[in-house]
Formats: sequence, structure tokens, C-alpha cells
Amino acid sequence: MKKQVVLYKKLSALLMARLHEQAEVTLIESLDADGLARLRDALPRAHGLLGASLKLDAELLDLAPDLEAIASVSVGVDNYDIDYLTERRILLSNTPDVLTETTADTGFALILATARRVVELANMVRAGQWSRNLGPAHFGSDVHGKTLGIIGMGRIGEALAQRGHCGFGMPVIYHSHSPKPAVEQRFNAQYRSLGELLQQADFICLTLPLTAETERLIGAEEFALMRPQSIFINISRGKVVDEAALIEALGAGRIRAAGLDVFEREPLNLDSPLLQMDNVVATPHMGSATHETREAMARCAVDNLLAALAGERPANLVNPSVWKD
Ligand SMILES: NC(=O)C1=CN([C@@H]2O[C@H](COP(=O)(O)OP(=O)(O)OC[C@H]3O[C@@H](n4cnc5c(N)ncnc54)[C@H](O)[C@@H]3O)[C@@H](O)[C@H]2O)C=CC1
Ligand SMILES: O=C(O)C(=O)CO
Repeated sequence: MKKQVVLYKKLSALLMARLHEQAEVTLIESLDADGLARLRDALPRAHGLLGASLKLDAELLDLAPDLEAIASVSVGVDNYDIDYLTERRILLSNTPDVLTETTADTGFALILATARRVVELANMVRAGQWSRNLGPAHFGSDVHGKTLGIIGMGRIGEALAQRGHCGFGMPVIYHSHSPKPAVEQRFNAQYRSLGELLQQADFICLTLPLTAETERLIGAEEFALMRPQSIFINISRGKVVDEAALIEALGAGRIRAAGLDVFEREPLNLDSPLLQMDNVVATPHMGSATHETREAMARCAVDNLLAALAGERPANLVNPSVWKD
């Protein structure tokens, strides 16, 4: 008998057809109140779940006694209680690698947009306020040759370092759990303590996961170490930053600008002070959002889920202790 799969993310026709061949599929098209009610109804029959952007807590998981595997269409796994999944022996998989380059592109887009004031000046043109040649009040700052600081030197951090070093001649400094000699050799990068990095980098970029250890890693004390010309970029998770402290630092001119793809609460509320600041570029958690990459992520998640339901080890298993050969 085919296994029951609940999707809470719509997939391409090609991937839907693949899933339908192997499983009975229930599709929850959106996670509004109606969709969530349908999800709760479907969970008691589910052997597999596939989706993203939903906090799957113990209360929801307890509705699914037969659940064997969850395939997250994301590399970040902060929406899951991994200890609880492991205790229940539910296999959790994610989608690393396939989104690395695209997310690093987004990071670099934010670096360029903030430093060169792209959004602010383009809005000025659109508003009919371009009446004479630009003067110093509208000048930005250089990106090439400036020091790129990366916090969390993993896949995306490395891809960002490559762009900075090879494309823009930027000295790279980084902070991570431990030094990475291979990265240092490839990009002439240098390891720094967190405090040193915050004091020395022109661009401070967050590329680490949200965990108990990294939640609110960057707060008032950390912003106080940055320099007035520093630009802060967050493409990791909003909760790694104390957002009120960030707003305070921007408001007080303690840093020059911020490029933010992620926020404490998403979608970002329209009344956020961040949206009143010309030196903030805010994007809607679009790090991996290209046609090609989202399809690759979905394909990876389908592969992971079908493998798990067929009794094979998924390629991207997050909680390997559940797996028994
Ligand atoms: N904005 C977006 O749309 C996207 C955001 N992301 C976020 O980026 C994160 C990173 O993704 P990858 O590079 O693939 O992960 P990764 O696991 O390859 O890299 C993360 C790095 O951070 C380091 N790290 C973890 N905790 C740390 C700590 N307390 N102090 C210092 N370093 C620490 C790890 O050692 C690792 O080197 C994801 O977990 C996700 O939250 C990922 C994709 C898209
Ligand atoms: O994969 C992730 O973790 C994201 O944030 C979306 O691509």
C-alpha cells in the first residue's frame, strides 16, 4: 500500500507527478487558517510531511502517530524540535548546497544595495526628485577593497567570501566555531574572535543558523563594538539579532546601514521603524527565491522524503542518530 504524504508547499507539476507515483498525496496549498485546519485533519494519516515555513511543534506532531519522515524545503531547521523528532524516531531532512550560491548572491546584493544606496536613490529618481547632479549628501561608500566580515563560515559564508575575495578584492575576516585552514588558504581569509570582527569589518554579515546558542547573538553590546561606517547584513535568521537593539543602533548612527533579508517576525510589520529608515534595505526572506533554486530545493526535498519512506537513508539527514543500518 502507498504511504500517505502531506505537502504543505505546492510543487511543480513534474515533482507532483513523481510524488503521486510513489505515494498518496494530500496538498495543503496555503498555511492560512483554513489550510492549517486541513493540515490538522490530514496529520493522523501522514507517514511523510514535506514543506517549509511552518513551526512543527510537539502539539502538531502528536497529531501524527504514524509519521516516519519530514522533508524540509529549507536548509535552516530552526522550525523543528529536533530532540523531539529524534525521540519519536522521525527522520528529518533538509536541502543544503542547492541554495548556497543563490543565497550568497542575495547577501552580495544587500552589500551593494546598502553601500551604494541603490534603493534609496532609485526611489528618488522615481519620485521625480532627481533635479541636479548628485552631491556628497547622496554619495555611498565603496565595496571593493573594504573588509568583509563573515560570522558563520559554512557553505553560504564561504560562497560570500568567494564573491568578496575574487570579485571585489575584499580582505576577508571571519568568525566561526573554529578556524578553517582551507577557507583561509582559498580566500586569504583570517580568523577573528567575534569582538575583533565586529570592531574591524566594514561589512558584518551573518550567515549562521538560528540555534539556542546563536539566538540574539548580536545585541546592544555587539552593535556598540561596530564602527559608524560599518554596514550590517543579515541573511541568516532574524532571531539571531536583537531587533530593538539594531533599530537603536541605526537610529543613533552607531552603524551606517543595514541590509536585512530576515526579521524577528516575518512577514515584517508595516509599522516597523526599520521601514522608516532610508539606510535600511529590507527584503522579504528571498535569499533562495529564484525559479531554478526553489525547484532544486523542492527536488532535493522530494528525493529525501521518497528515500526515507522507502526505508533508505535520505541524503540530507539532519538527525542521523535516528538511522539504524
Ligand atoms: N535568507 C535566506 O533565505 C536563507 C537563509 N539561510 C540561513 O543560513 C544558515 C546557514 O546556512 P549554511 O551556510 O548552509 O549552513 P552551514 O551549516 O554550512 O554554516 C553555518 C556555519 O555557522 C557556524 N556556526 C554555527 N553556530 C555558530 C556560533 N554560535 N558561532 C559561530 N559560528 C557558528 C557553523 O560552524 C557553520 O560553519 C541556515 O541555517 C539558514 O538559517 C539559508 C538559506 C537561505
Ligand atoms: O533554506 C532556508 O533556510 C531558507 O531560509 C529559505 O531558503
